[in-house]
Amino acid sequence: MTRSIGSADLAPAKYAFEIRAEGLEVTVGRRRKAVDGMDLALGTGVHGMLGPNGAGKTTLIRTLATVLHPSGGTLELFGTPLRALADKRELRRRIGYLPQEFGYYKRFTVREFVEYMAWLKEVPGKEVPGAVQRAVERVGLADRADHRLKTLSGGMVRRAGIAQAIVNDPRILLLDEPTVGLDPAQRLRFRELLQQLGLDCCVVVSTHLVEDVAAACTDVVLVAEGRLVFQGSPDELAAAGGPEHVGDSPIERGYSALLAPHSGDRGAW
Ligand SMILES: Nc1ncnc2c1ncn2[C@@H]1O[C@H](COP(=O)(O)OP(=O)(O)OP(=O)(O)O)[C@@H](O)[C@H]1O
Repeated sequence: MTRSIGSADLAPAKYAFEIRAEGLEVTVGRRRKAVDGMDLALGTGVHGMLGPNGAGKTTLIRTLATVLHPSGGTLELFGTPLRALADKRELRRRIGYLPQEFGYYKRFTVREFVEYMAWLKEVPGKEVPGAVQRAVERVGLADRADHRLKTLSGGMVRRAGIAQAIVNDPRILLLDEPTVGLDPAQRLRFRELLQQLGLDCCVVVSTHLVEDVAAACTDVVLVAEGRLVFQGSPDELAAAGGPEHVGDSPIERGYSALLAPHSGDRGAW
């Protein structure tokens, strides 16, 4: 893979972790703390974020993408503390983000869509065609690059979404439920892509698919009630469970064991 070199790459890295949060709080709606005292330190690698519905995963990812602003605690991206009035443009150039639901013009072709996002990310003009072609190839859409998005399947549109998230060669890549709508073969390809990306990027993937985490992640981040419950390798997560815990695989049993104290009154669901 070729990567364009910018001033940020040449500057000495003064940070140990691309993402670091202490006591992070994010308020949504009127007063709901969807993230409520989160401590997090994430460096290069693939971090799989797991947690039950409503745990705060999307809110956290939107905050890391600088879309939402923290209401308490501290958040550092690339060693830079995020402040309310800070210019976020420089940070956003180095971040890739695939939201759970993303908007696009259906009449755009895949190439036009990814080009447009490259332009928003301020990729230098002369680098755009090559960057777009690489991103589209990496998600296996080269033969559809000039097809309009409205003619593609849901899984292909999601792959176009992944292409726009990586077009600027981000150093932090945030993917919210990226495998929704992908068929089993595409999911296997996607896991390989994640592993490649994680070699020189801090990738955070929110998912409900425990098997994706086991297969493609170097690190698991388990979130419940807006807080970090566990961080460790997939093997360490698996080791937390036993035969008495619910699940079809060791890693699912580990997940159930660690979440049991946080299951509240959700009952059978
Ligand atoms: N704009 C909002 N207004 C009010 N409450 C919100 C808002 N956004 C999120 N919430 C609440 O905050 C909590 C965390 O939501 P979030 O979407 O971050 O969870 P999640 O872990 O991504 O869930 P899921 O796995 O279902 O996608 C939930 O209880 C949700 O209802």
